[in-house]
This record gives sequence, structure tokens and C-alpha cells, in this order.
Amino acid sequence: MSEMLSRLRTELIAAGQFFHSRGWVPATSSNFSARLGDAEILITSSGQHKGKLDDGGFLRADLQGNALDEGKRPSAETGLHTVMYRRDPAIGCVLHTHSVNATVLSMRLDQVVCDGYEVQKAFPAVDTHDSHLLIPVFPNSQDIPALAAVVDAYFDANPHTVGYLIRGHGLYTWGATVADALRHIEALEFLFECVYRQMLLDR
Ligand SMILES: CSC[C@@H](O)[C@@H](O)C(=O)COP(=O)(O)O
Ligand SMILES: [Zn+2]
Repeated sequence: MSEMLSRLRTELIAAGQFFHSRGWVPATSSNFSARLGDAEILITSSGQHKGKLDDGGFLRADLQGNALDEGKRPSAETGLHTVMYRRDPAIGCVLHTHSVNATVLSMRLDQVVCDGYEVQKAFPAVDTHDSHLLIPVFPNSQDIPALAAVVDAYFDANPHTVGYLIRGHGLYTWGATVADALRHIEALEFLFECVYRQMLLDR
């Protein structure tokens, strides 16, 4: 067992506990992964409660989504992780959550636009509140390869996007490290709450 695998697993378990405390990973939803090397990731196995993960709740997979550890089934949404690792070698972690705000906003909007919030600076390329963050919403599908192809095509045209929503489903974001991806989840969840409350005030 490599030291790296063990460290990443510990970080992902802690991320799950934090998300659970915030209500962002209900009822076995959500999935987490981290890069182990050029051609290998660590990913949650399917059906685990992501707030109560232990060391057994993970397996290794290749960048095509094939399990590398026998007897374990990778997340049903592994293809949405591997598409990002294949796109960008700088991505070291992909996180997916199912918060109420992400789910509800994605049912009403085709994109979430964040303008003027200081927390937008949680993203590496953003250095001022006077910026424009656009989070696209893709239609949900149980056909993960098809959904991954939609995501891939969108990123070809919009390479600087920091995360996306799937309608009625949840949020995907990523980062160079687990800590970076976790900060991005937390920032987006904060921004979703702000956008949602602003929509209520504007009614
Ligand atoms: C329990 S509903 C959520 C699932 O259908 C799915 O969207 C999800 O996020 C978790 O799937 P998993 O296969 O455990 O990684
Ligand atoms: Zn999901």
C-alpha cells in the first residue's frame, strides 16, 4: 500500500465527514476521487454512505474507469471523474456532492451566474470580486458515457469552467489537491446559497 494512497484515502474520508456535517451527501449519494498517478485514480466504491466511509470504501481504477482492484465496483459515475483526469493532468481530485441548493437551483436555471462575490476568489484564476463565474447546468442522464461526452465537449469550448451542475442531481468540481477541490465545493455551495437567497429577495 503506497503512502500516497493511504494519505489521499484519509483526506477523502475526512472530506466526506465534513460534507455529511453540512448535509451535502445524503443517502449514499455523491462520489469522490483522487489521482494516484498518470493512469490511475482512487475512487469511492458504489453505494457507500459518503459521510461514513472507511478504508474499505475505495478502489483503484484506470482513466477509462476500469476497476483495478478485484471484487469492488467503482462509483456508477466514475466516467464523470475520468473525463476530467484525462482532460487535464493538473487535476488531482474530483468531488461530487448532492446538496439541496445545488439540486434546487439546477431545476430552475440553465446556468448559475455569480457576479461580485468576494468568495469567487476561492478559485485559482480569480483575483477579484469583480469577476464573472458561470456554472453550467447539464441535463441529467443515467447514461454516464453520454453525459461525460457532453461535459467533455462543453469543456473544449469553455476550458476555464470551475464546476458544473447536473439538473436535479448535484455538483461536480475539482482541483489540484483534495484540499483545493474541497475549497471549491465549499465556495460553490456558499455561492449557490447566496444566489438562491438573492432570487428570493428579487421576487
Ligand atoms: C443514492 S442516489 C445518488 C446516486 O444515484 C449517484 O448520483 C451518486 O452520486 C452516488 O453513486 P455511487 O455509485 O455511490 O457513486
Ligand atoms: Zn450523483
